[in-house]
Amino acid sequence: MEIAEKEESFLEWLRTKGAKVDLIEIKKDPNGENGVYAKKKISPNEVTFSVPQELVIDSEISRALLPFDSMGLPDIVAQIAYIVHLKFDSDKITNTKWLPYIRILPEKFSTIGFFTEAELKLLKGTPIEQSAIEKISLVKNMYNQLVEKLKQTGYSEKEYTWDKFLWGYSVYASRSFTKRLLDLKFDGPVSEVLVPLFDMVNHKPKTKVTWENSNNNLNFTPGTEYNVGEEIFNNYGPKSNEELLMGYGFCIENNPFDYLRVKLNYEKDPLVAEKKMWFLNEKFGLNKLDLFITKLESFSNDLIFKILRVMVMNNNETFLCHSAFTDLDKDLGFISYRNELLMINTFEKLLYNLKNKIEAHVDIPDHKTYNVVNVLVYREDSYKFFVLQNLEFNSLLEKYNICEKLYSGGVPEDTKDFVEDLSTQVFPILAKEFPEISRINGDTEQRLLWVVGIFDTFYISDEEEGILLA
Ligand SMILES: C[S@@+](CC[C@H](N)C(=O)[O-])C[C@H]1O[C@@H](n2cnc3c(N)ncnc32)[C@H](O)[C@@H]1O
Repeated sequence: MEIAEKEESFLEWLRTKGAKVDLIEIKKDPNGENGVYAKKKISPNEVTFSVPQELVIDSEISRALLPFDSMGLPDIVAQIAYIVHLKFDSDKITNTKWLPYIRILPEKFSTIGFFTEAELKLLKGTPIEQSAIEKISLVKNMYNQLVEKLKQTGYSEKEYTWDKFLWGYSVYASRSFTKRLLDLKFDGPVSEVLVPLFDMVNHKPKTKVTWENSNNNLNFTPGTEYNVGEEIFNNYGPKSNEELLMGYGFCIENNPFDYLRVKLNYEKDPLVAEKKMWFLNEKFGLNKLDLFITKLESFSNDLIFKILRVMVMNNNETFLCHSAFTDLDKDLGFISYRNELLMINTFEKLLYNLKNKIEAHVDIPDHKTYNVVNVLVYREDSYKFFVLQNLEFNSLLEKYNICEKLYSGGVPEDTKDFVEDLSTQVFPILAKEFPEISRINGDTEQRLLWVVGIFDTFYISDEEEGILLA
């Protein structure tokens, strides 16, 4: 079957099932990717196409129609097995209602699982290097569960080779939607669904689009106007290049949602159990304990600073800040100078490590495949992003220098001079940068006592300093 024929029979199939597809057509771009284009002028907020709910492939359908009993397998493994069954057993099951949909699914993907050795090497030094290994082992683990199940049920393993499973996995990684996005009333566990045609629309960041479920039809309604021949876009969410490359196999130059990911190692911290508990509570709402993100926001408000403040807390500080974690309205801002300085030093070291890694030398192949081009965009953008963040960080450091001097100088012998210096030089600056100082009642001497008290209370030992970034 010719490509154009596949697309036409897919649209025809949708029409006969009651879908509304009169305003659109499917076309291929130079990379061979399908996309949805306006066949007629489309006004903002006009339902551009709709797909009957009965064409959605979810976990219940997958389990019910699989040729073996999938009980005990996670939903997603059963769903991948079913899509593989539809694709590779389709000669035997030409009566499946999804055949035209299966025929139009890509044969190959550009996601990490399909990278060649040379392409994988290009990820060296980037956070994806490790994530790619983890992702592939996660998919292998899913595959092993399936193989085990097939053995138990006596069903032929030949129908489900690793290559076929990887194909099915990539269909879900790059084309599925969470059920709740399509059905806001759905309150079951997180579950993925495949929605023919909806999954043919390419991504453009910040695109306005509405999906709604009305009378058992899923409607796709853009928030902007499209002229005849223009490509219609979907919005996969505020995804960074790292997420796009890992999940979908493409990158966007100057992606507005890019971030740098840093990995913190605090397993050796004696307070790790308590800190983990805090990170998981609503205050941080983190679901992963070791990966943190800096977004393109002002550093000072950034979540990473709050996280780092906790990371570098010592025993006294965790004790004193306990209420900040139980009281969700309290902001986890400044804790102490000791904490603040260590936090900023730790952050500096993290940036430094990251810079060294991003600058690592890689051999760029002469033949620049689609995947190579994507990884190069990812590397280049990570570097640009790093430089930008580093500049912002350096200006922030100036604010902290004053504290550092004060802290490292300790309390001088001649307290009188020191108090004098504090009141004329240091406090006005500190008060501007750290308003909490001015809230301390009393004269300069009392303030001094407070500062000294803080330093003494929160004194950190050399051993403690060495725990982070081990
Ligand atoms: C949900 S599908 C969209 C339809 C797909 N192009 C097709 O041929 O069926 C997602 C895939 O489309 C491609 N894609 C989507 N948006 C893209 C973009 N902005 N740039 C490059 N590729 C994109 C990627 O291959 C991605 O894995």
